[in-house]
Amino acid sequence: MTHDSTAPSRLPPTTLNVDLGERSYPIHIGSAVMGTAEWLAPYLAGNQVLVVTNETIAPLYLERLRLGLPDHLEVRTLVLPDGEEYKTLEQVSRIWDALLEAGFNRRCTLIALGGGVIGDMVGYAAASYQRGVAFIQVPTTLLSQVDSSVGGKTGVNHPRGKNMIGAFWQPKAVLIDIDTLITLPSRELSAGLAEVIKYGLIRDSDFLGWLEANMQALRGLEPDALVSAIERSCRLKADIVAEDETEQGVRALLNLGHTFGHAIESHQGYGQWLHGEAVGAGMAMAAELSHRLGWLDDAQVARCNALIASAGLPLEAPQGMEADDFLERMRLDKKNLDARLRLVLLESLGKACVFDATPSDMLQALLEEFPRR
Ligand SMILES: NC(=O)c1ccc[n+]([C@@H]2O[C@H](COP(=O)([O-])OP(=O)(O)OC[C@H]3O[C@@H](n4cnc5c(N)ncnc54)[C@H](O)[C@@H]3O)[C@@H](O)[C@H]2O)c1
Ligand SMILES: O=C(O)C(=O)C[C@@H](O)[C@H](O)[C@H](O)COP(=O)(O)O
Ligand SMILES: [Zn+2]
Repeated sequence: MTHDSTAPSRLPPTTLNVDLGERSYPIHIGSAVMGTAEWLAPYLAGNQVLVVTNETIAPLYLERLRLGLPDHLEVRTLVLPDGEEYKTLEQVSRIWDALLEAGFNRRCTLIALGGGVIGDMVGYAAASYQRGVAFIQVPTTLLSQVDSSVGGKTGVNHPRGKNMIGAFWQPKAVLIDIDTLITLPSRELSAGLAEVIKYGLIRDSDFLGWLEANMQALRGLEPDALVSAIERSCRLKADIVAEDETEQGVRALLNLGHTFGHAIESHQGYGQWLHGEAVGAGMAMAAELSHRLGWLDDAQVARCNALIASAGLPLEAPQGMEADDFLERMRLDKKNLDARLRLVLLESLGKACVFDATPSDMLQALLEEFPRR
């Protein structure tokens, strides 16, 4: 990954690059970038554009986005219902329908305007429409700005498991406008902070220290803190994706907390626990298991938990979710090899590894004993 901006401030936007050979793409990060043509137009494949968003985001940002699309384009919009429970093939099918009704061809471009739910579905629709068309990510939640818009994991949920249907399909560009975070509910901001903390825990102990010092600034939406956290997160993710695009190795580390977290999300019913909340609790569970293995000491677990809690995230699993409920769902996790259950754990704060947790009395005990709320 290269960093091509020398600008110390938000203007002009900072640009990072995801280095993937001929599928490389830029991540533009800044303030007031959404409504200007220079940040969108270069990445359009042709004249046909479908903007997909949801009913919450449309009234807030659709018009602003359209200002960045030149007049000569044929622009259609599709507004989907809002919620994780709508991250389904049925909604992706509505995107395919809209493309076909408009008569769009292989040179069309899809624009995902929204959080990770919209981004994942639009990416999958783009991956599969006429065997693959261009798409651009315009993420509007912190979570989607630091994680889901980058790296090309696209797809939908299945009632039995998160993101079980999908494809790797990279966007042509990612356009991050931090101004959108002003309207984001604080619970959603906290959910995004879970993925930010994740990067520090898996790969960057300096960043962990920075997060401890700046958590209140981030929760207070201070622009400089936000830009720093988004840039650092995107840089860490872009490096990992460039190294291992399809998760044959190191990319699995981005799943810290997710084996537990995905189990919580699907068990509780999609949308009950936000993805970031489930990942927050899942990272606390991973830290506790790492402690039981003798890898983290008491002080390190306390530090990890304090950071998760300071972001406004839970440190407990859901009340009524039993060990067997976890195991039933964790057995379907995509990282597993044959019947072997693989978890991302922490060797230290800032260094993660993939651990073969089968068979494990220790895992069973953790799932039984971990606090519930
Ligand atoms: N593809 C990946 O690599 C990847 C990475 C992480 C998470 N994900 C997926 O992303 C999803 C979670 O994404 P999310 O946290 O962005 O949730 P989300 O897309 O559901 O958005 C959260 C809520 O915020 C609203 N919203 C979005 N932008 C807003 C704004 N600027 N102002 C006000 N409201 C706004 C949305 O309408 C929604 O109600 C999950 O499905 C998760 O599995 C994917
Ligand atoms: O990009 C990745 O790789 C990640 O694992 C990022 C995660 O934060 C994200 O939630 C992803 O969707 C999880 O992927 P999955 O393959 O475990 O479904
Ligand atoms: Zn995630």
